[in-house]
Amino acid sequence: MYPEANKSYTYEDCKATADWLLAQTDVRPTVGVVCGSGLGGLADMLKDQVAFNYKDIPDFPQSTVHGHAGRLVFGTMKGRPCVCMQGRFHLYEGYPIQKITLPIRIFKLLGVETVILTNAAGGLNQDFKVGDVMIIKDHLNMPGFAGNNPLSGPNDERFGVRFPCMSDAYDRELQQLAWDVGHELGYGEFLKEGVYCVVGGPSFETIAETRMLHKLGADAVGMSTAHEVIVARHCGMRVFALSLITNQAVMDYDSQEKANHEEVLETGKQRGKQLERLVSTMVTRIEHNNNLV
Ligand SMILES: O=P(O)(O)O[C@@H]1C[C@H](O)[C@@H](CO)O1
Ligand SMILES: Nc1nc2[nH]cnc2c(=O)[nH]1
Repeated sequence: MYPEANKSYTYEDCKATADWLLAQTDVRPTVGVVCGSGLGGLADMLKDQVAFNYKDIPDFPQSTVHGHAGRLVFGTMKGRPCVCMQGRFHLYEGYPIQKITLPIRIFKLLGVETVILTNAAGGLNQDFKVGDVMIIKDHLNMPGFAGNNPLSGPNDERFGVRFPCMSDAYDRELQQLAWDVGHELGYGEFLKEGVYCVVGGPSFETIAETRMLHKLGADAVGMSTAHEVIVARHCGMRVFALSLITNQAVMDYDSQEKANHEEVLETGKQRGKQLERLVSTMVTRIEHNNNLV
């Protein structure tokens, strides 16, 4: 199916990589951030950076997608110790699902308590506009329905239980914090909430597919995030995620619109600074042990 499809990444493998990283930086991150397509500017906000190219980190996958720089950056965001993935991995890159989510387990072993994920997504909700920021309240995991779940295979109880609950995957307090911070910053007009649907990609959706996903209850569609969320929740980290609506998913046979990655990156450029402010302000309100200030 996929290259290395049968390779599992054990607790010991993850620990070896985490220990390798910890030996090279004094930063002890409690917040981990994953930057979506074209949204890597968040990592550049970190002060006193110690950065690693993915190719230099033992066992780490490599970024292959334009808009994903491929660097793991440690540093502080307004005084809070953080680690930031400047570039994530996707199923369509050919990696097994356990490998694309490996960095999340490494986050856990680095001491991360809260994970913040961003992504670029196509809007399905007809009230959404390009440039809206959707606070994710839930997800539909299409590859999961087909049996491609990152927790498939032997379960290691040191990470978490065999059958983790997902009805509380997206932390409600953090969602409220995003609303509060967003309104304080004057972002109320483009702040939305909704359900994110992950598909395998890399082809964008047909019109029949976008219509189906919308009917199923999805507000936005993308190619990432849900797998990372499942792994983060399995090992007990708190999760907040948001989608930047970079394009309107085409739902009408008369439409001349065509989804494309350039538009995705361009919308990221336009909204990037505001997104960085939203996330960095949220980070300043997250205390050690997951308490909110
Ligand atoms: O990493 P994310 O989910 O932000 O990337 C989205 C999905 C595809 O990788 C790409 C399509 O333009 O953007
Ligand atoms: N699947 C999918 N992923 C996206 N990422 C950004 N836009 C889109 C989209 O329209 N569909």
